[in-house]
Amino acid sequence: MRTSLVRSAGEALRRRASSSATPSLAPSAHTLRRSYGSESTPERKVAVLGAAGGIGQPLSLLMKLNPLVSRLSLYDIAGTPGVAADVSHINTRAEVTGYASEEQLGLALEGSDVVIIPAGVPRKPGMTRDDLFNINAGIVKSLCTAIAKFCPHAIVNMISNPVNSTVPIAAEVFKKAGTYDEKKLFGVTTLDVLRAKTFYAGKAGSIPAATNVPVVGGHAGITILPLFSQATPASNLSTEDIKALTKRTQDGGTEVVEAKAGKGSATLSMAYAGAIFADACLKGLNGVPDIVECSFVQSSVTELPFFASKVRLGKNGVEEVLGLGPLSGYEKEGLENLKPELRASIEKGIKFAREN
Ligand SMILES: NC(=O)c1ccc[n+]([C@@H]2O[C@H](COP(=O)([O-])OP(=O)(O)OC[C@H]3O[C@@H](n4cnc5c(N)ncnc54)[C@H](O)[C@@H]3O)[C@@H](O)[C@H]2O)c1
Ligand SMILES: O=C(O)C[C@H](O)C(=O)O
Repeated sequence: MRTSLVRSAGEALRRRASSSATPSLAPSAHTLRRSYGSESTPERKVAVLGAAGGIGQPLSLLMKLNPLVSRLSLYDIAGTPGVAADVSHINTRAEVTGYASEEQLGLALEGSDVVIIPAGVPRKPGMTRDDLFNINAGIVKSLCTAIAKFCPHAIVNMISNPVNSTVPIAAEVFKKAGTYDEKKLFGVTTLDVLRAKTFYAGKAGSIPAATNVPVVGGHAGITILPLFSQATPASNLSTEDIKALTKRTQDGGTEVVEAKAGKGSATLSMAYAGAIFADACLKGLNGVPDIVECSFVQSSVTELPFFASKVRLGKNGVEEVLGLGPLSGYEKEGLENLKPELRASIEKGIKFAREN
């Protein structure tokens, strides 16, 4: 069977690696202790579901490079053996295993600390994220049913769109299975944050990597609300500039979909965003203090049951959902305007999960 070939290739590789005199490029334990502040770096299994896709492949690569990962489980319904064999040859800590069929999903998930889900169809020009609902809702539901069964305590990073609905679907599936832990379910909105930082830095003249902009709300159109009034370093951009930056951040996904002209949506920037968010979750699990990222989570920050805002990550997932902080008049207006659409998407997800 193709997957067992991948697994034995991995085992052979490990045997060779342990007997080889080739120096490893992986960071030493000493470096890890220094970098991550804990006594020792714990074993952590990360599973990527949809690992052979446009996001899945570069995300699998980035997770293979992450020294916090000791086991990397790659699952897809098509193309996994090649991706797993390819990634497994990189001489870093994580031991890679590929799983290529639904019967192996349990093995792929068992023992996972973090499960990242980029499985599902992407947009084409002219589509909204909600147009993906009919296909992706079912995919997410079945994957989450398996998570509830095989790794009920894992942290789940939901990338599949429409995130505003797939996260509530996951929550309902977990509730039905009796495994729901609101501290462990995250909609990945990190790409919105990266875009807001990049676009703001371009206009304000700040260093992109040293720029911070919280993005709250949800992950579709006007539900994406960048809070440029809280951007650091601060700048005195005009109201017109702020409006243009807000619109560009909200339309960032569409900008990529149109540029790709039918060949999908953001994959490389999303893989980077997914890797940053997963890394933050792993650091939180490992007890690294003060890990804060924006994410779409169960929330009481507004009257909506799910909402993206800054979240402090810890050993159990969400340690604290942080409030919105002071908003400008323009942001307050944006917040009120996004609520009906976000509520409808959340309710659509809940209804789907309850009825199917
Ligand atoms: N959250 C975000 O910011 C963000 C950003 C970009 C894309 N996305 C979303 O991520 C999803 C994936 O995008 P992509 O560009 O990687 O798409 P893609 O089509 O390139 O890859 C999707 C992969 O999922 C796999 N897949 C389908 N059904 C599966 C199942 N039941 N189990 C396991 N794997 C399955 C496919 O075989 C494929 O390899 C889309 O829904 C897209 O809209 C989200
Ligand atoms: O825009 C999309 O469809 C993909 C993703 O949600 C994005 O923001 O790039």
